[in-house]
Amino acid sequence: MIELQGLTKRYGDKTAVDHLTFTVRPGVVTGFLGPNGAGKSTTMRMLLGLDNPTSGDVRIDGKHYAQLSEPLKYIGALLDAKAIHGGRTAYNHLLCMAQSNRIPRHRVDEVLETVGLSAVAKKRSKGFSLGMGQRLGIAGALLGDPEILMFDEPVNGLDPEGIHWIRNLMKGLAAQGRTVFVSSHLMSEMALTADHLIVIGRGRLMADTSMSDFIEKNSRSFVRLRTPQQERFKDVMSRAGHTVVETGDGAFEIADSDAAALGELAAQHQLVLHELSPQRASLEEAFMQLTAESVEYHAGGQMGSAPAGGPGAPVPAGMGAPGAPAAPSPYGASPYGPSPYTPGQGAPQGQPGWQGQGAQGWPQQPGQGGQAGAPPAPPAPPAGQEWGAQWRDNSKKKGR
Ligand SMILES: Nc1ncnc2c1ncn2[C@@H]1O[C@H](COP(=O)(O)OP(=O)(O)OP(=O)(O)O)[C@@H](O)[C@H]1O
Repeated sequence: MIELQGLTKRYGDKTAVDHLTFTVRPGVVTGFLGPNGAGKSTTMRMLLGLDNPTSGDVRIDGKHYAQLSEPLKYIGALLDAKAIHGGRTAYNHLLCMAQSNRIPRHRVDEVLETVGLSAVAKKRSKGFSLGMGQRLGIAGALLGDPEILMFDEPVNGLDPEGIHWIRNLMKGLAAQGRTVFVSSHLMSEMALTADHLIVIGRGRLMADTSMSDFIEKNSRSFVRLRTPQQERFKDVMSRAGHTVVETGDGAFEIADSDAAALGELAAQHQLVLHELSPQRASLEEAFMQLTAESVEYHAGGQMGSAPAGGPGAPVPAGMGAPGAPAAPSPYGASPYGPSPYTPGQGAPQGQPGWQGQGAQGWPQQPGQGGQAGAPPAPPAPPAGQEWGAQWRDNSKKKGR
């Protein structure tokens, strides 16, 4: 169990972590989310004694990290996969770690096998790909067979097979009753992996809740409908007290309604429906809804002002349609404010703004991190590259 009590970290006049109080419990995967610069890495570093809190307290199974005599047996962590001695072989790197914590040598072979690096165990890690380095970092976290595991962006650089593997690994570790605390910007991945979420923004706690509650509380549900009899449909639904919003792609949305009831109402009025689908927003959307106010680092472009990702990009609900929405949305001009995302869909490609950085379906760059100052307005990235990657600063990440 990891317990934080009023944990605070200030760097000069910058408050990176602001009175954080929460508990990470065993038996579930707890996701740690927050926009760039929210304070996730700083929190994790304090947990491992790599940074001292300005005030407050953080304990691992009731003890401070410094009080753990052989810490790798209590907590295994992956903070920065690149923070290793490149001249050492994978085997020797792990052996050094093992010897420093009186972990038997056979564990080195076991964890190399677990992460799939046995064949390159005698190779120097400086020649490793990003994904191999990540696997080596994960091997180090597993070495002491600890009850608590903490991973900062563990899927960075992993291929789809590797992502699938780490997902199952984390779930398996939690199922064994261990405490698993993981940060990631990949919302789609987090949605598949985490059971519980801790969300922070500008160093402060914003949510400490189950995944399902988080999505339910921070997003809306609605029914999407499509009909060839549009005018009569709007008339019938409005008379029945429903607020109909045109999506811009020929469909309609009705919020907080039951799909079956809407279908029956349509049938009573002999309306033909080509689509009737209940929708629930994604984790990504719920996250953006909650943290919109606390996003610290914006790209130069205005959210929503850029083209929505080129051909094939989803058309945002209530936006882009010739003709205004049939009714005002509770979220403003679009049901999702300035976010150009269609409910339930991933981030459109080519979208500037932090929200796009590492969002669903976007590859993360190595060692990505927050930045100490406001970024310059970024130039357009080459096709296929991630927006924002070019101005990230990893210098503050110390790793282990
Ligand atoms: N050593 C440091 N000196 C000064 N400021 C720092 C230092 N480390 C972090 N910060 C600042 O503290 C804030 C929190 O940074 P942190 O890296 O913890 O955020 P994060 O949530 O991990 O971000 P990201 O998702 O981008 O990795 C940022 O504003 C960052 O610039």
